[in-house]
Amino acid sequence: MADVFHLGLTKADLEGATVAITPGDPARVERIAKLMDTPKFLVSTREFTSWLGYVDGKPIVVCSTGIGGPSVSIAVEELAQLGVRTFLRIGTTGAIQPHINVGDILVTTGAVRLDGASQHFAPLEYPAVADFHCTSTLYQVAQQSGETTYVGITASSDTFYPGQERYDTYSGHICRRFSGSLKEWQQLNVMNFEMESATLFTMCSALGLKAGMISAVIVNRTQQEIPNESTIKAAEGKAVALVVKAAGLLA
Ligand SMILES: O=P(O)(O)O[C@H]1O[C@H](CO)[C@@H](O)[C@H]1O
Ligand SMILES: O=c1cc[nH]c(=O)[nH]1
Repeated sequence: MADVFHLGLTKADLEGATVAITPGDPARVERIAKLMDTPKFLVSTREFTSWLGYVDGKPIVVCSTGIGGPSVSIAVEELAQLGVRTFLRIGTTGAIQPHINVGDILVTTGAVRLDGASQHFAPLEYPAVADFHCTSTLYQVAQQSGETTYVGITASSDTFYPGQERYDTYSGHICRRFSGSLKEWQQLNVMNFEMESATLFTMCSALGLKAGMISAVIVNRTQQEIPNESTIKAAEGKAVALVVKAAGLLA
């Protein structure tokens, strides 16, 4: 019987892992785990797919969070109940600065809280910041890999379409709150959009847990809206390899 409500995991399944790699996409979990030693499938339920692997003899759990803050908050809470203290998110992302290219790597230091779930952990005045040690480790492995890497702020939105000011939609309508927001984030030196870091960082800081995020740029919003499959796979592959290295160093 599982020890937690949603993930279908027991404490024993984690074999003492204190570090988790948390991609959004369940399909990314096996790809990550297979870069580690003795990868083992644990369980798949709803958006949460979990595998366990070892790096330098240290257990690392890989668990997908699904899309958005609410499901991240469930995954983090339940993994923490099972003994995890450090969370490394590896995501795909849309760059909004013209100089950031598809295939580049981003390490996020802090998130603009365009989500709702983070407010269930701390008021809006509270910053959504990554853990310094996680961030510096992610940056170090990215730098050493030779990949073009940027470090900075991410806008983290509950919605993929209006919250990221996309007009290629069914209605083409954006409410006033988000109309012009992409340009404003650009001017404020925000690097990119994604959908989980605001909840992840706020909740982890508030609960005394550690979190970091690395992402792979799959689209540049100043140039295009729809990425192609091979671009996604290639960009994702780079970030996946980097997060496994960082997890090994942090475990
Ligand atoms: O690739 P993942 O980790 O899912 O991350 C990004 O991709 C999803 C949207 O397509 C959102 O979850 C966003 O944060
Ligand atoms: O533009 C993008 C690409 C991936 N994920 C997002 O949330 N936004």
